[in-house]
Amino acid sequence: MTLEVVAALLCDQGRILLARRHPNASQGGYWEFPGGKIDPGESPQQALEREIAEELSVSIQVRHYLASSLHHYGDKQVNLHGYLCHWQPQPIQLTGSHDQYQWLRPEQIDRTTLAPADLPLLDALLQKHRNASL
Ligand SMILES: Nc1nc2c([nH]c(=O)n2[C@H]2C[C@H](O)[C@@H](COP(=O)(O)OP(=O)(O)OP(=O)(O)O)O2)c(=O)[nH]1
Repeated sequence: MTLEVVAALLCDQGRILLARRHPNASQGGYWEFPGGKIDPGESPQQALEREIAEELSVSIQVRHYLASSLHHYGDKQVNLHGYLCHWQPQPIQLTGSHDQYQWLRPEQIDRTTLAPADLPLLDALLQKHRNASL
């Protein structure tokens, strides 16, 4: 089984939003770029706007595709698609999928507690930042 999943790399003043998956969820306890599964008939952008509204109670604008990552978790395979997103700062309210969130500069993100499927997305982001500062 392959799940098609979208993730938001939500940027605000050089920092990226990370959310920690609820302990009872699959991959519970890992930090991730929030998002979720694409429903039938949805575009990746629609799925991302819906998931972020459901999970964090905020509205975002999906900007650019960043990268994808295909990862095997044993019981399933996740095809994770990362998009750079913007927002107008709004209060975040976690609705149950996550138990914490934090804003970090990309180089501060702890690779050991990040969901393994997200590592290629983090690397693409770090590469983009390095190129931008050349
Ligand atoms: N939303 C999101 N999910 C991720 C990321 N990295 C990663 O491995 N995943 C995995 C966790 C889940 O197995 C799946 C996304 O499903 P979901 O967020 O809708 O969560 P879920 O609990 O309903 O998923 P599941 O138990 O049915 O697999 O992708 C990420 O950065 N964002």
